[in-house]
Amino acid sequence: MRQDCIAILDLGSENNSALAREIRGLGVYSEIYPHDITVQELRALPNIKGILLNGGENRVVDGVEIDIAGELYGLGIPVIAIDHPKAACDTMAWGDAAALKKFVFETCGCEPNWNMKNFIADQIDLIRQQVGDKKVLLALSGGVDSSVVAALLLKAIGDQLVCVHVNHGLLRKGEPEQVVEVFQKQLGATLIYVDAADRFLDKLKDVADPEKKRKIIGAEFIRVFEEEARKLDGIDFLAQGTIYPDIVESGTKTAKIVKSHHNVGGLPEDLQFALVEPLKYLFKDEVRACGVELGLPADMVYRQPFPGPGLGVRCLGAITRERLEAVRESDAILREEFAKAGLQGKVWQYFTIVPDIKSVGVRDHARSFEYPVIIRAVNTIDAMTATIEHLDWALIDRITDRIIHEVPGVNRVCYDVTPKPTGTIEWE
Ligand SMILES: Nc1ncnc2c1ncn2[C@@H]1O[C@H](COP(=O)(O)OP(=O)(O)OP(=O)(O)O)[C@@H](O)[C@H]1O
Repeated sequence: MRQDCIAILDLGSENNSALAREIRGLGVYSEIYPHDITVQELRALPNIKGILLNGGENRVVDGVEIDIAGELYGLGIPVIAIDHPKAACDTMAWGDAAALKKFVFETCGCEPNWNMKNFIADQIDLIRQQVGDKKVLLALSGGVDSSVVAALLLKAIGDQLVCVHVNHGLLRKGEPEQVVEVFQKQLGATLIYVDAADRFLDKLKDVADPEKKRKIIGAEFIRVFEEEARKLDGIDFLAQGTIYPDIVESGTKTAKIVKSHHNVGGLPEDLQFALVEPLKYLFKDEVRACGVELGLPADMVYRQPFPGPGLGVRCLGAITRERLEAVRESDAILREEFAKAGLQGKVWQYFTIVPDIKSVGVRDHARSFEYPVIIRAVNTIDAMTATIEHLDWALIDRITDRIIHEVPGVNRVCYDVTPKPTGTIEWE
């Protein structure tokens, strides 16, 4: 490990992640540990240069005030406390940037050596140590997390990595093609491309309930992935795009590292693989920076969030091929026009929805009876609440004109002006 590290011990704070990010923002790596970490456990961590006791509102658990093991003060590693009155060390106030900087660089003597080049170099060593000459399987969605994992593993172990990309028919326009182009053609990855679109759409036929749709898509994905995994010989590891927010439970009594239940969970018991999770200490923006450093295309690394069940939850009610194509095509037009208008990367999430209703219209002097397309464009910080983007009317006109002329079966375009609450970001 090439980086110096500041260990944050959680004594009931809700700001552990924010603090870790602040320290990393200074160019120094930082990790969060539970308050009851033992001396042995802490000693086993590489390059710990300082310990920060992060107290907070949840310091009292079941009537007892939690504390760290007293021996931690005597390790010869500098310790400082925030909001922890019992601490037998120096203290600093929450949010005191100057005091934090002083502690990190002057007291602990850290080098600002947290950067993606060092991270990648470290991970390559660690992955090689863990994997040896064995093979690793990765479910590659083309999303940010699994794409960055794929690029990192390719660098570390080359053709010992086997990627499986499942086209379930619910991906955005051009996505499966981009996965094949980037990973197979450009990076030379061993990629198994499974075209399972018919299979998924058959299973989803006539299913209108959103929860049932989600369950069917999730279960079918596991089945397809499992079938592919069983065809392969000698795979010992499964790589996953677990990231730091997946494993740090913020806002609980203590930020205990919880078992990752992310990603391709639900594989049958007899398909037991050891896990390779090289991004599990990165925040999302760091994952993106890592992807850029590894040379992935910007539109893959900065892509907007996309729901697991894909376009399946934007083709409302029972999915038909006709409406699914209308969602896919209108979404592609929306993305293209947003990019041309300079809104890509500025608006948090934007997409189209096609409901299962038709309305009367006129086309070529004759009555038409076709579907509407609904546009949604929202901004949010934490996805708990959202506001709508106030789009320019000229842009709405352009998008509308293209959708009603280029997307078959659509005669009307609406803009969803509902904030969250009361509307969720997705419609299903
Ligand atoms: N179509 C797919 N083909 C292959 N693997 C997939 C596919 N969809 C999802 N996965 C796997 O399941 C994981 C979790 O999917 P989820 O939709 O929750 O995405 P995520 O957590 O945003 O990750 P990513 O950014 O990699 O898509 C992905 O990281 C990937 O490993």
